[in-house]
Amino acid sequence: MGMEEETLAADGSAHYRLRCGPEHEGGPGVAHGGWISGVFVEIVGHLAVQMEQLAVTGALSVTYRKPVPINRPLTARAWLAGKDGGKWTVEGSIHLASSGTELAHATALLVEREMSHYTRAREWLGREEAGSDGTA
Ligand SMILES: CCCCC/C=C\C/C=C\C/C=C\C/C=C\CCCC(=O)SCCNC(=O)CCNC(=O)[C@H](O)C(C)(C)COP(=O)(O)OP(=O)(O)OC[C@H]1O[C@@H](n2cnc3c(N)ncnc32)[C@H](O)[C@@H]1OP(=O)(O)O
Repeated sequence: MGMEEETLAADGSAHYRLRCGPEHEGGPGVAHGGWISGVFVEIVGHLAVQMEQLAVTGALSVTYRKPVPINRPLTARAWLAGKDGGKWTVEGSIHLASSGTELAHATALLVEREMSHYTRAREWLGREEAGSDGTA
């Protein structure tokens, strides 16, 4: 996803240096929105891993404030905004490194899981495909 450096701050927030390469260009000179969303999924999910908790993204809301330029130094951060049992609200932002201006912001709902999440996902897929008549 173009991450170049990650640092953890004393307050638990994660800080990144990154850059969007030309392979993720979505318009002349600017990033595809899917790359921006992908960066957010990565950094909010990684925050949970850093806190030694496996969690998956249940919902993600992205506000695209300004076009994100390709081939420019960017910064990003992710931080825990709230916790309600096994549900975490994690926020993230992406900034132009040169000015610090926020280009995009995200709010994510992470749901705590055990590793059995992936076993159950495979079992669910097996049932789903066994029950399919191939017309869907
Ligand atoms: C030491 C541990 C770490 C181990 C790490 C191991 C390997 C990791 C390796 C590398 C990782 C590296 C970096 C990580 C960086 C990025 C990771 C990317 C992660 C992803 O790329 S992730 C992919 C996209 N993601 C999905 O693939 C999820 C698909 N989806 C589901 O799997 C289910 O949909 C699920 C589980 C989300 C919910 O399933 P569910 O509903 O059955 O769960 P459950 O009942 O437990 O819900 C509990 C409470 O959350 C509420 N709730 C749930 N979803 C909600 C929603 N959308 N909105 C509002 N509330 C919601 C319920 O209402 C309930 O609320 P309440 O408790 O109040 O009733």
